[in-house]
Amino acid sequence: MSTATPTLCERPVDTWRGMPAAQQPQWPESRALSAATGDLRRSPPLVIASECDLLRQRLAAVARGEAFLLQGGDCAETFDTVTTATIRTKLTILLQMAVVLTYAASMPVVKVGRIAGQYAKPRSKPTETRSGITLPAYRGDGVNGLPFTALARTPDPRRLVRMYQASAITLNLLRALTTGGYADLHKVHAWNQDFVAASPAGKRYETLAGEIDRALAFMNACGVDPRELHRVEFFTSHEGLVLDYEAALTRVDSWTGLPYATSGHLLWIGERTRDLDGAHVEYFSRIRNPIAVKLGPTVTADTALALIDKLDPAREPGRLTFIIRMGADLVREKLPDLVRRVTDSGALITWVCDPMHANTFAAPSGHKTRRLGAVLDEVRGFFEVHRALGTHPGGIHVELTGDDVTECVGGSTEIAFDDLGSRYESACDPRLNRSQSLDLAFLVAEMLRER
Ligand SMILES: O=C[C@H](O)[C@H](O)COP(=O)(O)O
Ligand SMILES: C=C(OP(=O)(O)O)C(=O)O
Ligand SMILES: [Mn+2]
Repeated sequence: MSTATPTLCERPVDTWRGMPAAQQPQWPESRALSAATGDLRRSPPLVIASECDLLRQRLAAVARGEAFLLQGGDCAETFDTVTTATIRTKLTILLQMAVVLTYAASMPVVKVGRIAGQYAKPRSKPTETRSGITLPAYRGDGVNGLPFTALARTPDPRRLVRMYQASAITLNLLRALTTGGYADLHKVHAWNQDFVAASPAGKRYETLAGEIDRALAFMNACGVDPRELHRVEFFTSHEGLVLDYEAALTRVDSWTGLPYATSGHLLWIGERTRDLDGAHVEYFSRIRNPIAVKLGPTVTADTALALIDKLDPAREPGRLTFIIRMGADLVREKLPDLVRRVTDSGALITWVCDPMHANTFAAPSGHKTRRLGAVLDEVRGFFEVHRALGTHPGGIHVELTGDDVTECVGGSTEIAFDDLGSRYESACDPRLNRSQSLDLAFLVAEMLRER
């Protein structure tokens, strides 16, 4: 084996250009786009190939039924919230959920944030109208600004460079926290400190943390090295939506000669951009990262099989994840045929449930919201389908935050419609708050244990 240090050379993967690309920003005519992508092409990668390969191996274990995926974070990260407190709180809730799942199900949990790159949004309408004024829709801080002014809503390619910088800053802190001691399993109580008294979910977590303490003391007495639990593996992911950005950060790994998206470990294709003949599927077919595709209730098994042919022709476990977002009312009806046909084809896919995106509705106040009850019910339906077919319900993909926001209704702290206005902070979709996220983790843990 060569002892040379691997480097990531630059060589764009450009076959997608000229193909129909849905949901792309309408950049104003200027040289700003080529200046921004030029900057990005000259910039160091955010992640390297071997990390992506490791995540692919971890997802292969999920596909084989040996592990569970927890993927979560904001619907849309914002530049203003690249702060120590926000990043640490998002990591903390994911660590707490992972502990609940790992302990209750005795199964390794692969931890992936919707973080350090989740700055671009597909929208159902290209414009937004308020009081008779129509402006371009907000498409994420990587594209335009949230304030409802013509200036903010005009797409600005310089934001792509800020997106890279914000991702780098976030990733830097995540790497420090996950390897430097903050994520040490001996800190299970510390992660919960400011939370216990405030919520039933926090109290339930505290009881479990006590059990973990006793298990750790036992392991210590048996001579297990406590340093083994000092760091956690944590990966990043985002929707690979803006192809100018992703292409500019694509690098060829000099060890393997293969191209990798280096903006995050795992990228996914959204429900609105998974056209088989479209630019996104083409671009994703060329990169070597583990990738995912969102599948909503209109997908057919034929389309799913065609996506597998295009995106995972070698049928490599861990390469392709299907993130199912059918809705609580449709998952039991629509998912079985899909899983059956894919399984019969011989493909070993990682199946993940996104119980958020098909359960969104407008509250009487106009806020976009989701009922925790529907979220839990979709997850339950997802597990039921897999149990009936003998396949593995591989994971959950959730929009959440560690802050005590009021964006989704329900949960053990009972957020009602009237509460939504008090702390609605999402720039796009409603997220589960800390207590609702733990409620979900306890439910999933119970279902995993029942298997
Ligand atoms: O995750 C994001 C949303 O689901 C997507 O942007 C669509 O939202 P919209 O219907 O408000 O445009
Ligand atoms: C837009 C999203 O999801 P979907 O593509 O499933 O609608 C999202 O994950 O924020
Ligand atoms: Mn969303």
